[in-house]
Amino acid sequence: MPGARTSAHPIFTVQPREPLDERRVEHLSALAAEVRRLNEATVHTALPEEELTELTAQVRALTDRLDAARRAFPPVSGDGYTTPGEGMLQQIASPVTGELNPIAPPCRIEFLEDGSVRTEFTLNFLYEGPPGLAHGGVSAMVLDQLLGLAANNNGTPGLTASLELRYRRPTPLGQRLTAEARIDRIEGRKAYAVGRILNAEGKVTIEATAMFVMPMLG
Ligand SMILES: CCCCCCCCCCCCCCCC(=O)SCCNC(=O)CCNC(=O)[C@H](O)C(C)(C)COP(=O)(O)OP(=O)(O)OC[C@H]1O[C@@H](n2cnc3c(N)ncnc32)[C@H](O)[C@@H]1OP(=O)(O)O
Repeated sequence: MPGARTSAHPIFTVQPREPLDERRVEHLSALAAEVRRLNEATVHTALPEEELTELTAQVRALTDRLDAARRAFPPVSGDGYTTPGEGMLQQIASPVTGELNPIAPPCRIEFLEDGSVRTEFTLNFLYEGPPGLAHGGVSAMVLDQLLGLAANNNGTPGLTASLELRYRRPTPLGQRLTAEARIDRIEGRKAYAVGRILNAEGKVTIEATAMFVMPMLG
């Protein structure tokens, strides 16, 4: 990595993660998809209290069962962290893109030939900020991830050092959104990326710029 730091005091430690095969990823993704539905149903349910008490006990029992065989860290798919940055692409438990993470929308990323990245996704009421609209912090999380992936896709991965957002229009819930990002320029260890979110009419709701710095690895 050009300009990579080599002095002492690492600030980023790569933890060993267990790689899962495709079949297991499929099974866990199916489970996460159901938990995602459960999360949404929990917010929207109008069931009577007696039923909620019974369901709470059932969910507790399910969680205890899953937790009985617990990994110390979330797994990855494929080869894990064999290459700094590249391994992150296989973060199947990411809160933005992770099929295994029930809090991820999840955003499925397209890596385009020109090096840019793109995703189409929909946010439901679990991500509400102002009534009926997406939470600005959730949009920021999606953009942080997407711009970070653009940096990574460019071969210049890094941690977010700065992220600036301009909220131009409200971002609606329940409609297809598009987010896109690309690298603007590289300066040594610093990768500058730009991106945006568009509503279903193709109008920009949020513009983003970010700077990623390749950390020192421990
Ligand atoms: C294994 C590879 C990694 C990960 C590969 C990921 C790949 C897969 C992507 C998935 C997508 C994930 C996307 C979400 C990504 C997060 O969520 S990251 C989490 C949020 N960010 C953080 O927690 C970062 C916390 N900050 C830090 O750890 C450190 O401050 C940093 C950013 C690593 C920089 O520390 P450092 O290496 O000691 O940098 P330092 O020598 O002080 O500065 C280097 C240069 O950057 C400049 N700089 C540093 N910080 C700033 C700043 N805030 N503003 C402006 N300039 C700055 C300095 O002025 C300096 O410039 P030059 O003098 O070289 O011109």
